[in-house]
Amino acid sequence: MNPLDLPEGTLFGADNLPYGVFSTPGSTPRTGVAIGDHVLDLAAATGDGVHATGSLDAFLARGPQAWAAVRAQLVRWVTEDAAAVEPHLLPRDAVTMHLPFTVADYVDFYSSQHHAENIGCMFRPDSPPLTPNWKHLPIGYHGRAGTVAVSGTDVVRPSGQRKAPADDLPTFGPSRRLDIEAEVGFVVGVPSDGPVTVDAFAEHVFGVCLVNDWSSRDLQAWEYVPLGPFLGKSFLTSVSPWVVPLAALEAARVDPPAREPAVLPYLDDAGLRWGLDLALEVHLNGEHVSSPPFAQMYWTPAQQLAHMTVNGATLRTGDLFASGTVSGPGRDQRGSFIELSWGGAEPLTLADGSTRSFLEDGDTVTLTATAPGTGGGRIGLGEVTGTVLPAR
Ligand SMILES: O=C(O)/C=C/C(=O)CC(=O)CC(=O)O
Ligand SMILES: [Ca+2]
Ligand SMILES: [Mg+2]
Repeated sequence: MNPLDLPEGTLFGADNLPYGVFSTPGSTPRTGVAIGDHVLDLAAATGDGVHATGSLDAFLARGPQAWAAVRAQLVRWVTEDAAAVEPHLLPRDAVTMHLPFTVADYVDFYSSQHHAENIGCMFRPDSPPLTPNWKHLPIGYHGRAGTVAVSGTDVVRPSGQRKAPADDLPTFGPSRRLDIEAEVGFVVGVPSDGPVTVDAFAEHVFGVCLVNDWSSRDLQAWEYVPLGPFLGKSFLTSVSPWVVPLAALEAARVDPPAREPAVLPYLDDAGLRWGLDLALEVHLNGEHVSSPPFAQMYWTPAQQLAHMTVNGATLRTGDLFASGTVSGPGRDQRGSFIELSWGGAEPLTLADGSTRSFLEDGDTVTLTATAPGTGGGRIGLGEVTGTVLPAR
C-alpha cells in the first residue's frame, strides 16, 4: 500500500479533492475529482451510479454524512492506497469540463463594503456611498439561473439600452462598458422547506466555486432604478468547473470583521467563523491585474443563507448564491474594472503599454483563487475564464 505520487506543491492534494463533471471524446459526462494534475473518474473508482449521472445533483442531495464518507474514502486512497485510484486517473488537460450541477435558483449578494462604497460613489455620487440598510442586512437580488455557464464559455458582448447622464435619450447598441465581477459562489446540496439558521449553514451548503458575474455597466446604470440589476447582468454568469467542498476549507475559516451596528439576532454569527481566507486573483489576457481578499467580506455566506430563507423561502439542491464582488481597500484589490479604472477616469496601464478601462472584444479574463489547506500548504479553487466576442 503506497500513497499516490503528487506533483510538488500541487494545489490539488489530498486536502482539497474538489468535484466536477468531465468527459473525454466519445464518452458521456461523469463526476470527477481533481487530484494533482489528474482527474479521478469517481464512477469507475467507486462503482456508485450516482457519479455517472453527468451532474453532481443527486450526490449533492445526499447530504453531509454521504459527502464525508466519500471524502474519507478518497483521502484514504490518495494517502495510503494509490493502486485503488491509479487505473481511474486521466490527465486533467485531456478532459472537457461541464457545468457541474443544475443551477436551480441563482442569487447574487453585495457583501464587500469596499466594493459597495466604490460603486455607491460612482452610481450615486450625490448620496452617501452605503445605503441606510447596508449594515443591517446582506443586500442581494435574484439573478438568471439559466445563463449560468461553465468556465470557458464565450462572452458575447450584450446589446441594450444605454443612456449616459448627459444624453437626452437612450440609444440601442452594444455595451461600451463591459465589466467583470470577481466573486465566490456557494452551492446548496440539501433542500430546506423553511428558514436555515446561521448555525445550520454546513448542513445545507456543499461547497464553493469561483464566479464571474459579467456586468454591463452602461446597461446597468440606466435600467437598475428602482428594481435593481436586470439585463446588465443576466446575459452570462460564469462559474469554475470545480466545486471545493466546505470540508476542504476548514483551515481557511476566519472571524469576519466586527459588525457595527450590531445585527439582528437571526444574523448573529458570533463564534461561527464563516469568514473565509480565500485569495482571489484577476488576470486580463494573462496579466495579473488585481488580488481581491475574501477574508474581509462584511457578510458571511452563513448570514447570506439565513437572510435569503428567513422569510420562509425554500431551498433546492443546486441553488447557487454568490458573495458579491470581492474588493479590498487597496487599488490593486478591486474585483471589477469599473473600480480598477474608477469609472474610466483612471485607466489601467497594461504591460504592453496599452490602457484599459472596460473590456474590449478579444479580451480574456481569468479568475483564480487559493486558500490555506488543512495539510499546511495551499489548495486551489481552479479558475473561471471567458473571452469577449463582438456583439451579435
Ligand atoms: O449598487 C448598485 O447599484 C449595484 C451594484 C452591483 O453591481 C450589483 C452586484 O452585482 C453586487 C455585487 O456583485 O457586489
Ligand atoms: Ca455581482
Ligand atoms: Mg451575471
